[in-house]
Amino acid sequence: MNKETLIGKAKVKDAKLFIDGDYVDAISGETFDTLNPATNEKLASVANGSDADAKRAIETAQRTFESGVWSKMPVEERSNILCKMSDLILERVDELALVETLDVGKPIKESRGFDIPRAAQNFRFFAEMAKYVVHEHYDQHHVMSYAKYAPAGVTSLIIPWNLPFMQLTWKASAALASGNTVVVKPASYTPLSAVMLGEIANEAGLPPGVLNILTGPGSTVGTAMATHPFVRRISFVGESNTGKMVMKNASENLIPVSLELGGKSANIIFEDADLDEAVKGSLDAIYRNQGQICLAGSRILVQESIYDQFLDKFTAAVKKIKVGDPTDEKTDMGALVSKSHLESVDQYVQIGLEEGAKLALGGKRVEGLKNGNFYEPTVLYDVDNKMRVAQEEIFGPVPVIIPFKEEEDAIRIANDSIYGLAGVVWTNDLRRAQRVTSEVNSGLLWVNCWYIRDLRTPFGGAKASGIGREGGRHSFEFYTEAKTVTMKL
Ligand SMILES: NC(=O)c1ccc[n+]([C@@H]2O[C@H](COP(=O)([O-])OP(=O)(O)OC[C@H]3O[C@@H](n4cnc5c(N)ncnc54)[C@H](O)[C@@H]3O)[C@@H](O)[C@H]2O)c1
Ligand SMILES: O=C/C=C/C=C(\O)C(=O)O
Repeated sequence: MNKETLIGKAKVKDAKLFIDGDYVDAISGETFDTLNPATNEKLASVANGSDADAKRAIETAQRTFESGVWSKMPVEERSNILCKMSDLILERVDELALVETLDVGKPIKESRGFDIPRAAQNFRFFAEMAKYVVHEHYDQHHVMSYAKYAPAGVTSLIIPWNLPFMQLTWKASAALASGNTVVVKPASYTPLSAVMLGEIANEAGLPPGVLNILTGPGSTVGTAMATHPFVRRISFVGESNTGKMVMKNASENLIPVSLELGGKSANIIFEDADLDEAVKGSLDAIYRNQGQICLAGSRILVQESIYDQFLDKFTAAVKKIKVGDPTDEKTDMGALVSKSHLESVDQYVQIGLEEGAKLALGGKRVEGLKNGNFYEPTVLYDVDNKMRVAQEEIFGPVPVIIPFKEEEDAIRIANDSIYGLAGVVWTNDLRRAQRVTSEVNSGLLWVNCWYIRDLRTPFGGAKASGIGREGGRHSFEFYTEAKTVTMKL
């Protein structure tokens, strides 16, 4: 059993590795601490896995895969177990939400209202869909061909710290529903909710060895997960530079990769938009989760004719954001994930000011909350898209507001980025919405809304924002190996 400590209302457990259905220490016996971003106090000890632990988990996953206990289980049975995992996540929503909030620093209303319910939805969605995956079948004269989608094998999943449980389950549910065995690594800042998935798996009856959870450094554990010859698929979410390293490592054994990487998405507001709706949506798109969302609308492009009006309304709305204790139901914005990330966000604001951007609000730590990593919701305006603050991912509550004249200027600015993850268009002109979404080179585009998800749709980014798409049938395509059988009759 993992040692428990009571923090607030949450029983926070020391986190061990979860291998072959058991919680175990790292082979070295070493641990590291995970901190509460709101206080920088220790939350729990976490097993510090190494490449030897990764090898052990991957070999377990391989042995389990070969045994057929999961990969050959009838799909209905597999689906039932994954649905049970979904139910158990919902049963434990309060506990999981509190642990996520304590470990990430995010407001409890987000963890309870979005992250954990969405994790349950991930499991139910892929469990149900697995039963309806279409296997192709073609007939010619006296020749029949069909394609089977077989589980690929051991699947490595490497997850970042910003939406830990939601993203882990987004990948794990699809990989498991495809019949694979899984080795997953959460980020070292936020390992606690991931480790709890082991208990849920055992309670739901997932056979031991099907899901294995590793904690430890990306440089060793992550590298082993990308290079071990038993691994047949890697899905990675994180920074673009780490993604490049994962791809390079995976190329050693030609392991297919799915990469969901960084973003600097344009949130474009046209003069014909419903301005109040655009202000509300833009606010959510940059301050939710303290701005630590890959899909954030971090470049706000505003048509010149409504620029001043938008700025007034937007800053007035930002002033109302309540920053504070993430466990308080009324909090809108919590703490950034770490002290070093807080320093990086602050440094970007200073860089922006040196580059000539203007500060409307924020730009400093929150007075009176200096034990935690709290940063004021900030607004940089009169920004030029060439500035570093417009080109680089700040990953914090710092939008840059950029004026534009005509539609083609907005499109040019939106595309002048190494990234291509998302884009948001606020307009009441249907034809304009069509034109702009066609021209902006991003994997995901929202019109008059942001981050509404349909799990059947392809999800992923263009350019430096990633490779491949997951979601619906795209996930099943990635996590399976297509086999074509041609039969002469
Ligand atoms: N496109 C998307 O869907 C998406 C979603 C969420 C986050 N992100 C991006 O993630 C970033 C923030 O997360 P982060 O700081 O945790 O990212 P990160 O790249 O630092 O780390 C991500 C994960 O990779 C591991 N890792 C580190 N080095 C590794 C290596 N050499 N080999 C294998 N794994 C390694 C880390 O331990 C962690 O688990 C932002 O850039 C954000 O945009 C993208
Ligand atoms: O921060 C990045 C958000 C990723 C979101 C998803 O993976 C999703 O909604 O499925």
